Amino acid sequence: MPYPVRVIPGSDTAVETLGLRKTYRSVRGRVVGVDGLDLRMPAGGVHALLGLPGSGKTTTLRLLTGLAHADAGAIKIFGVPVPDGLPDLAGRIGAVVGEPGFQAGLSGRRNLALLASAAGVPRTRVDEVLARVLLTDRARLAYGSCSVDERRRLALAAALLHDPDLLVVDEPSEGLDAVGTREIRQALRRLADRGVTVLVATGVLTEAQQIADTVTVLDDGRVLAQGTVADLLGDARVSVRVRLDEPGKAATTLRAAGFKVRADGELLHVDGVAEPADISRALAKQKLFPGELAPQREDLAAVVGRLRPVVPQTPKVPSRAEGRAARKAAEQQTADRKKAADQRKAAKEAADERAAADVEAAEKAAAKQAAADDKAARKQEAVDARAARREAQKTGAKALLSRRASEPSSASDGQGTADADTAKADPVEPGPQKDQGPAKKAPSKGQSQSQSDNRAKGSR
Ligand SMILES: Nc1ncnc2c1ncn2[C@@H]1O[C@H](COP(=O)(O)OP(=O)(O)OP(=O)(O)O)[C@@H](O)[C@H]1O
Repeated sequence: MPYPVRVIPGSDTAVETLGLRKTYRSVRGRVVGVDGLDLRMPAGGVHALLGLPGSGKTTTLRLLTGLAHADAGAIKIFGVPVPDGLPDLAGRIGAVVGEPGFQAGLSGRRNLALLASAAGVPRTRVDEVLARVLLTDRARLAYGSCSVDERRRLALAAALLHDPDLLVVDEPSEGLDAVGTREIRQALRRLADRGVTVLVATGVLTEAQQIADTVTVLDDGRVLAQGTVADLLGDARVSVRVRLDEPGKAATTLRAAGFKVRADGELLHVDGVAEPADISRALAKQKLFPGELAPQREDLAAVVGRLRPVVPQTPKVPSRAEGRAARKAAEQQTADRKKAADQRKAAKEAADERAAADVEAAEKAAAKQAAADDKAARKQEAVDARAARREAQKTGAKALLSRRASEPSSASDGQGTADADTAKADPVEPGPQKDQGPAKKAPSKGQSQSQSDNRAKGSR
């Protein structure tokens, strides 16, 4: 909810703001333009609003000139509250913020003449301001075909038409070449010397150093520092650019030795160095030898970095709601961890069970195979045994027949004895093949003996 603009009690400064806040709506939500801006700018001289891009310089100028409205805070210009008192200040403020609403088809001079008559300023004033911005020769050119430099000079001329007490200029040298930059800066400086209070917003450190008397450094929509240029920027701070093979190791070494180091790709910038040789000495202790060691003046980033307060990291005391949320999150984390552990355990048990079942199945299959192999072996043994018996029977019968055939008939006494001996020596039952029948079982010991006896009897 926007706060009402507060009125600052009587003030003799040129510009003063108190707790100025401006936010913008954007697709990313609320964006802070300036946040609690307390500005104090003396009357006279050149004052620079200095800051990195996005620090809130243009927003501040737009709030001061009534181009934007604050959400909160107070503004006074020459003691007059803004925006309510702006009509009273109309003749005292000139501003170059954004493009002037010039007509493209008309010359610069014609556009200025129209503005002058609308503001009740005499036409002679047009030539004066054109001379002041060094544009007299080029003022007949149509505004649409003017260069950036000429347009900026025309905008400045328009802001000067009514001879303001306060001139507000956003980025005076933006888009200008070296000559244009120098001339615009000189013009601003001359105006200040004639008694105009000049406020410039710039992101160029050298611009502030060249033309400003006082400076306000902005950072993230807040005032980081205010004072004279000599106090804030001119205290001969030197930054040393260091180039070497191991920038990471070198940065660590230098920081450990107390240097303020900014890494920039392969380069290091060491800020606030009194004696550059100290850097070489610190690096040499770690056997690091820079290929380049170039002292330079600080840039704006270094200045802002140097001026930023070092905020101590105090532990934040959580609110009740935050505490509850943190506890809930911790409980949820514990529950999640337990659930994951249970799932891992169950998965392991299932895997173990599957492995045990596999082993049992393999053992059963092996046992079955062994039984089958055993049975097959026994069967083969029986077949082999039968074959062996048959072979033995054949051999025994043949031997008997050939012995009988070779014995003389007178020796009939010994025949029975020889037959009996043969039968005894060969326990396998002789006889015709077909009598063997399909018997598969080997005769038992008792059976074999009685059969032998019978055969012996039969032969006798
Ligand atoms: N019209 C806008 N809508 C949304 N955000 C804005 C708008 N104008 C400025 N901002 C945001 O407000 C912040 C301050 O911007 P501002 O233009 O004031 O800074 P600056 O210092 O002038 O920067 P630059 O030098 O780049 O102009 C930035 O984050 C910027 O993106």
